[in-house]
Amino acid sequence: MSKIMIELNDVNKWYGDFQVLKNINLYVKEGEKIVIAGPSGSGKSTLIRCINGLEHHQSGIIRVDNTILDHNIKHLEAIRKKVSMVFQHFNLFPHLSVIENLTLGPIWVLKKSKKEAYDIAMHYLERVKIADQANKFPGQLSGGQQQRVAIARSLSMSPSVMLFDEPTSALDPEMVKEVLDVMVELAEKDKITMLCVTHEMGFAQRVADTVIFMDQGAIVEQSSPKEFFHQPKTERGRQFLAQIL
Ligand SMILES: Nc1ncnc2c1ncn2[C@@H]1O[C@H](COP(=O)(O)OP(=O)(O)OP(=O)(O)O)[C@@H](O)[C@H]1O
Repeated sequence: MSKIMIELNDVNKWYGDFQVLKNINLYVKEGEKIVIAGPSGSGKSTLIRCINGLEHHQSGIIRVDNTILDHNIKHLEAIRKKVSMVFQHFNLFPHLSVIENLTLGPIWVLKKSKKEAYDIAMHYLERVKIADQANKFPGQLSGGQQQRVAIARSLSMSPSVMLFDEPTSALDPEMVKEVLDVMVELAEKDKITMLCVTHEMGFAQRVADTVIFMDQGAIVEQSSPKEFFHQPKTERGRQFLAQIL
């Protein structure tokens, strides 16, 4: 039986008086690929940002690979070593070259030598088919290329879990496919646990083991893609699909 990699028990979060996450219960198995869907403002980004401590939940328990995410900085560091995130707007360092963006984490966080970090970086740049751009700066690349660099940078940290926060939403339409192709390959070949917030329902249908549908801060459906896309259990799920498909 696969182990549970991420566990959320009765997680709640408020921004002032506004409750953004409501009694979230979620168990993610090692290697599971989850797509989180839902209307704008339903709390999808907040949910995944809570999993690596970028946002703080106020009640409930979050565990990643059995480490509790709490105020203990050692716990947070242990979780951050296992969980990497790909953002909508890439978040690359603009003043560093592509290769320097990738070697930074392995050198400073994983304590690799410069040579080891370089080899790791080139390996993942080759994997996302962008090794020929290693010495350029992010601003010299297209959005799709920058996002592939960001994915390679995440992979260079050898994560157990990858979180994707709308990785294609900031891209011009013709660049969406090149990033999705990399993500599909990752999802199909790697054992990494993946949680993706995305509006790309074709991606969800192709690679997700589980689709989570959020509405107004709550998980209202959790099903296989087949169930969710063909027989959504809730009226809100049906309305959402009618709007986007
Ligand atoms: N820092 C913040 N302070 C106050 N409210 C916030 C903050 N961040 C998000 N919110 C609110 O919380 C709600 C959920 O936001 P979140 O970004 O998690 O939703 P989402 O489902 O990812 O939306 P989208 O698909 O539009 O990105 C929204 O109503 C948003 O306005």
